[in-house]
Amino acid sequence: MERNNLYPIFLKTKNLNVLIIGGGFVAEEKLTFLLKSSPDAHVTMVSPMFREGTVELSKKGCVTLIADVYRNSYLEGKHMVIATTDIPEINIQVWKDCRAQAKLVNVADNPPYCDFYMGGIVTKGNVKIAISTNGKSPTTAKRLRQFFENVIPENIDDLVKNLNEYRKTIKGNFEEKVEKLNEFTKSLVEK
Ligand SMILES: C[C@@]1(CC(=O)O)c2cc3[nH]c(cc4nc(cc5[nH]c(cc(n2)[C@H]1CCC(=O)O)[C@@](C)(CC(=O)O)[C@@H]5CCC(=O)O)C(CC(=O)O)=C4CCC(=O)O)c(CCC(=O)O)c3CC(=O)O
Ligand SMILES: NC(=O)C1=CN([C@@H]2O[C@H](COP(=O)(O)OP(=O)(O)OC[C@H]3O[C@@H](n4cnc5c(N)ncnc54)[C@H](O)[C@@H]3O)[C@@H](O)[C@H]2O)C=CC1
Repeated sequence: MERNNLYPIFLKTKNLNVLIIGGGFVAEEKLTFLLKSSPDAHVTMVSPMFREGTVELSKKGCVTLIADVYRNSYLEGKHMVIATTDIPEINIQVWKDCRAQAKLVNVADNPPYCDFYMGGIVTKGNVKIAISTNGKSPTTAKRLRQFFENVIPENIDDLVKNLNEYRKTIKGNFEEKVEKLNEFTKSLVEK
């Protein structure tokens, strides 16, 4: 069976500068899901044209819109770049420029030109689950996201908060703490 070897990490996008190149449908989709998961993300968008929905979204978040065509200089200070223009040559140029500067890049319409994929994301309070199909079926990632949004109870965050409080009260060395926390939560995974 094929296997997904991608390594998920949970980025503090508040501390990072994300650049989205393009202002069309795909740019808006990527921005929407980025802000849904990380409303405090720092985002810059560069495109000669932006959709109205993008302009509205940008007002709610920390999003700077620049009306211009892509130039290499816009990469300066950016940690992650998402290329979504409808001109394949521009997207490939962005990929090359990012590679040359060791920046993480995602060419949305072109999986081989992605260092990372955006995922389906479920957020319930402090709990977050990210889903990837290895780039094979974004629709499946979306459906799984919807499934988990429905089945994971809203009060999962209470469990996390209570355990965080309990964790602070446990005395003893590291091993003893781990044992107590494991004992306390055993019933969660027992059939
Ligand atoms: C590889 C990847 C790269 C990247 O973009 O990061 C990628 C690539 C492509 N997407 C395409 C199409 C669609 N994308 C969606 C939706 C989402 N796409 C997302 C991620 C990813 N999309 C990455 C892989 C993720 C993984 O590993 O599973 C999600 C999860 C996250 C997000 O966008 O933030 C978000 C759902 C969010 C949610 O709902 O929670 C839908 C569904 C819909 O809109 O209903 C469709 C239409 C139906 C279809 O085609 O499946 C096409 C074809 C373009 C064409 O045909 O022209 C390509 C290019 C290709 O595959 O070659
Ligand atoms: N990964 C994904 O989820 C999907 C990817 N795609 C692909 O993504 C690409 C873009 O699709 P759409 O957003 O629907 O196109 P679109 O036509 O709505 O948007 C393209 C945007 O790129 C901008 N642009 C053009 N030249 C530019 C330049 N030199 N510098 C900066 N911005 C520039 C345009 O002004 C426009 O805002 C297509 O190639 C499509 O095949 C399409 C659907 C899903």
